[in-house]
Amino acid sequence: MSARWIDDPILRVDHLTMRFGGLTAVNDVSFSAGRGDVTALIGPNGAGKTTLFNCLTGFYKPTSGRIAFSSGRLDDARIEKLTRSARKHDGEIFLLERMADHEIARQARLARTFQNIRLFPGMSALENLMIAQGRELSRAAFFSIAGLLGLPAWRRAEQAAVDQATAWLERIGLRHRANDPAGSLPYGDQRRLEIARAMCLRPTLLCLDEPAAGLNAAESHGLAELLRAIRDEGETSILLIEHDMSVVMRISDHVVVLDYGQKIADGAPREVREDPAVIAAYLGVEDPDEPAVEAVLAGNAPT
Ligand SMILES: Nc1ncnc2c1ncn2[C@@H]1O[C@H](COP(=O)(O)OP(=O)(O)OP(=O)(O)O)[C@@H](O)[C@H]1O
Repeated sequence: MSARWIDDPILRVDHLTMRFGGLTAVNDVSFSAGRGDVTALIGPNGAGKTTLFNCLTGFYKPTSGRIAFSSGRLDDARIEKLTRSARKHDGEIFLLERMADHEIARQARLARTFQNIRLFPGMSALENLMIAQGRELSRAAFFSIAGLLGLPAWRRAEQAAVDQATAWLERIGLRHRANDPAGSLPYGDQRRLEIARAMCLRPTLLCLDEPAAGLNAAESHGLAELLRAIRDEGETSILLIEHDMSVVMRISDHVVVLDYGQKIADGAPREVREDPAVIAAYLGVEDPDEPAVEAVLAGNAPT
């Protein structure tokens, strides 16, 4: 069967290991994420998902292993050549384990959200989306004399940033709350605003750490629709950590399962959810025929 994560990966993780003292949080994990796919990283609490995310996005420097990323083609020969050099990228292929978080965000164009909401609560919803675009604005002299003088290049950049922010607010149903402090919005709205903020960076890969955490069933459904629409537009691939199987099974093209820091399964959602090792390890039960377990992995469990 042809799969994009094999034929056309945007991300290739090879033998990634992350140790904290004597604890191996991620143990020799390899997988690929397909260009244009939604790839879900699942596993029980403490499996190493967030640690792996933190390695991808430059918050941790992995103990060993390689993370190759490209908005173009991930060509094996070029990856090897880059690996032998001391460089971080060749202009198109990036070795993320060699890069700092800000370089990964700006040059490779990976954007991420966190398990805990990290908006600026006192700033308005619109301002939160404008801040995300600060680099584009500063490039157009936001902080320089040209910005103070309101020169045309800056005015155009500012208008483009406002337009993009407004379009995202509209899309997530928050245009009418544009001027309200982000911290005053209901929890589910804040989660969507965080995704909009990440999308204002126009990422090639959007990395979401438990975007459905704390959402009710209707909000989870809305979130899944939003992510599917982002994926279908074809500009942004998505990698998400998620415990809510209804979201995972509804939108994922590819599921990678970790347990105790190791990869235990990797494939299409249907294959993975029927894998006895996943049923046993992910849910901490021995009996793969347990109907409640099957319902949870199928995303049908009552919440
Ligand atoms: N900074 C750190 N220092 C020491 N140990 C850590 C650190 N970060 C994570 N760990 C440990 O690494 C292991 C994996 O944790 P991690 O948060 O990556 O798991 P997870 O799969 O994301 O879990 P959850 O689903 O609960 O968020 C855990 O045993 C955790 O205690």
